[in-house]
Amino acid sequence: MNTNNRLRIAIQKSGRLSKDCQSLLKQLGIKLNLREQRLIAHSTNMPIDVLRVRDDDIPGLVMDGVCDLGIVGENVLVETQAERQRNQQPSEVTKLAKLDFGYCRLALAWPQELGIQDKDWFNGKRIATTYPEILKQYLEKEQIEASVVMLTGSVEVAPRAGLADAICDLVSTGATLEANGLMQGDTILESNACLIQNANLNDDDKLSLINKLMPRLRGVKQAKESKYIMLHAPKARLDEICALLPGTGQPTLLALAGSEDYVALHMVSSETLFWETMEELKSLGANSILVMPIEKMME
Ligand SMILES: Nc1ncnc2c1ncn2[C@@H]1O[C@H](COP(=O)(O)OP(=O)(O)OP(=O)(O)O)[C@@H](O)[C@H]1O
Ligand SMILES: O=P(O)(O)OC[C@H]1O[C@H](OP(=O)(O)OP(=O)(O)O)[C@H](O)[C@@H]1O
Ligand SMILES: [Mg+2]
Repeated sequence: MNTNNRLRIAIQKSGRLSKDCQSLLKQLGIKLNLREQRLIAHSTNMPIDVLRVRDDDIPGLVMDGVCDLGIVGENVLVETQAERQRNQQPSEVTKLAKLDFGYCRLALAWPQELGIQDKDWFNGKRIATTYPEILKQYLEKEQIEASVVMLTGSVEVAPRAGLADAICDLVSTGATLEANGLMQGDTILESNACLIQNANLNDDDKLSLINKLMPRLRGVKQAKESKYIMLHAPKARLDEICALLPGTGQPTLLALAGSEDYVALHMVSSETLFWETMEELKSLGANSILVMPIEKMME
């Protein structure tokens, strides 16, 4: 258990999730002095320490209570949970939030020259993966008898190197599969980065700090999805203009200096304004249409 009285958060040191994790912590108002080589970064404005480690170690650190919180891909979380359950080690965590980065999917793939294949083709084949537990569960569910070859990296080259007939690996844009002449098959798991908490955390100070950070996290997410819209609208067509604006909130109307016929309209929208809608607004007589990002929100 982390008996230290500072909240300890584990994030990936360097890789696909590290930049997004660092900017999320910054958006939550946590000031950090991140020096490249340091394993631990101490926050200068909150009782928080950030541990920077390999992503594979994050679920275990949180499950064992070495860290109170962690940010990790669901793929690594599910794999670690399955492995720990098999070894009868603690595997429980509380999932606090699904985050809007690190999206990827765990999918099957095989050499393109073999063409489209159905599930039966995998019987008797060797499949290379970094996620043996998730793959084995899938094979069992689908009643496929294939052998699993564990590789910690460069999984995509396994078929060409003669190590396996197919692979089960992470895909995002599909560029890596294409570059290696592989064809994508079934998706086994869809994954995003997520925020996890030690399931037995009972330190009141830490829990109240987490309760302070969670509304901020929701505010960051909401702000990212929202836009501040400003435009000048002819009074005579206000109803038609409001009907085109996305979101359910009521707009603010302000008098425009020197104009009897126009008002300034401001609103927070839960979505962006598409070019097509802006063109329709313009055709209704609106002008000076501005769509602006929102940095923070609290309702
Ligand atoms: N192409 C991708 N696009 C978006 N997210 C991805 C992509 N590939 C992986 N991820 C997510 O980011 C996580 C970290 O990926 P990365 O490739 O940096 O891991 P790694 O090489 O295992 O790093 P480490 O050195 O920390 O073990 C993955 O577990 C997954 O959740
Ligand atoms: O579908 P794509 O957009 O091509 O992304 C998929 C690739 O991204 C990840 O690797 P990464 O590039 O992070 O490097 P790594 O394998 O060295 O971790 C993943 O392991 C795939 O290889
Ligand atoms: Mg890793």
